[in-house]
Amino acid sequence: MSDTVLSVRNVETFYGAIMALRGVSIDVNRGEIVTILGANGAGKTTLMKTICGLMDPEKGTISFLGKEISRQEPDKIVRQGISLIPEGREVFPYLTIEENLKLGAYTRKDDASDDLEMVYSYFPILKERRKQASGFLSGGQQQMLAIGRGLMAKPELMLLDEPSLGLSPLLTQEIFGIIRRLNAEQKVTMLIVEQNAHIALATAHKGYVLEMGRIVMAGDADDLANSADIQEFYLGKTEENERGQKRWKRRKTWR
Ligand SMILES: Nc1ncnc2c1ncn2[C@@H]1O[C@H](COP(=O)(O)OP(=O)(O)OP(=O)(O)O)[C@@H](O)[C@H]1O
Repeated sequence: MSDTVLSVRNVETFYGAIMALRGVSIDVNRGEIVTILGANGAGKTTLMKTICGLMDPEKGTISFLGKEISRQEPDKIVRQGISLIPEGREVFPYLTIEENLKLGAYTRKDDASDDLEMVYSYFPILKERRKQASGFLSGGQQQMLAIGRGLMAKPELMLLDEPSLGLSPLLTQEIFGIIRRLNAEQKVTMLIVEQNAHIALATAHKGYVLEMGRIVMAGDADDLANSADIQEFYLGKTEENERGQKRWKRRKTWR
């Protein structure tokens, strides 16, 4: 089987007349964590929605495990092994934690009870509170539940939309630590869109930078983290001239 799990080629997606994705191409290989960095409005969520069929691309192709999936219905795409952890988590607040987790396995015909225990081993707090309504969980715990629910589908690829959104730095570290372990131990391939470039590049193997609907940079996460543009525009580091003054107006070298 090919090592390429997801291949997005020259995808264009519109909201009416607004072109949100302008010829985006990315690849995700088996076992990788790939991150998409980008500011507000860059098109990150649109890319996630286009991959999992919530929006149809106007142009371009999306292949998953070697098969074309663009313009298929979202439930068909989920059944083939893509699991989206949406921005804002979207857990069912009136259902218990365990009910939410079991719902994650609805596409499976096999017994998911081993996976329930696997999820609980990564998130013991969810096991402790499994009979409680999910609406009472904190933001960080809801993120854990959303990831746990995604894992219950036993996906070939997990899409995570801004897992750090609204979380404290400490919780963000904790969640990304678990993401790293899930990738290393459970071999889950992941595509993560993030505004927090620090944590995303420290976690991912490979990254892309999306700006105004275009990929403007791509490379190994370490190389991106060391690039002057990324350091200045995404990691908040500024260069100083010989008089110690910060250079705020350096032009980006991409585009
Ligand atoms: N429902 C919509 N109708 C019209 N335009 C939209 C809609 N949703 C997003 N857009 C526009 O599409 C572009 C990409 O938005 P998108 O939400 O994908 O960005 P993002 O990188 O995910 O940003 P954020 O970090 O704020 O979620 C933006 O210019 C945005 O204004």
